[in-house]
Amino acid sequence: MQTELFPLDDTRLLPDGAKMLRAFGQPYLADIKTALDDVLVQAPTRHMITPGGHKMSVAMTNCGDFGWVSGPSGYAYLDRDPLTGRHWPNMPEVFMALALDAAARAGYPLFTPDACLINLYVPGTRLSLHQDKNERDFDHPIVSVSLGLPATFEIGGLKRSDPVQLVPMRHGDVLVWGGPSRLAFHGVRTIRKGIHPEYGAQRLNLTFRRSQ
Ligand SMILES: O=C(O)CCC(=O)C(=O)O
Ligand SMILES: [Fe+2]
Repeated sequence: MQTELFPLDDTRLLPDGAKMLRAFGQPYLADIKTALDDVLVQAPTRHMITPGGHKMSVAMTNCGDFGWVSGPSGYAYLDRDPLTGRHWPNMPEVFMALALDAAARAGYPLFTPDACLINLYVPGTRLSLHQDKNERDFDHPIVSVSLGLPATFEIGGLKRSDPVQLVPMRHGDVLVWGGPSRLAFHGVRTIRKGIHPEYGAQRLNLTFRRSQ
């Protein structure tokens, strides 16, 4: 028998303001896949360059009014895709519906996202510990939807050196962090090999943000 071993799966221990909504995305998943395929044709994922000059192992793109980008001169939210010169693809209705539904369930009924960052992970890739702090108004939470291969998400405190909690994230899970946890350091541990029935050897993550 194969078991997935996660050191900590008690999401009641998440920091104040953070909430795990297990399988909350389930009713939306079929429509999300269709809409996501279309977004990825219009704005393909790409490996952005960090301000330090390194190529990120996670491939990224965006949809919505604004998109998060990283380059040699820093991080920014832009209303156009630098790769194509066109506006980012519209945020699909089903994306918005899930984001609003999840935010409300987690206690953030006023959330109005204007950006959705799409991260593509293949086995062997990870996202190191960071804060999401390029947004203007930290009163809005981050709503994060996991698709495809499972991952171990790590979330700590407001200091990089604070201890982290390991949170398994599976296809359809939604994690929301806001309020006192809005600037918590977080990251994604190295994705393990596997094949997901719908997404193959990939994990996709959608983070909904209010950027402006
Ligand atoms: O992939 C994830 O679960 C988190 C993504 C994330 O933290 C980010 O893109 O800023
Ligand atoms: Fe993040």
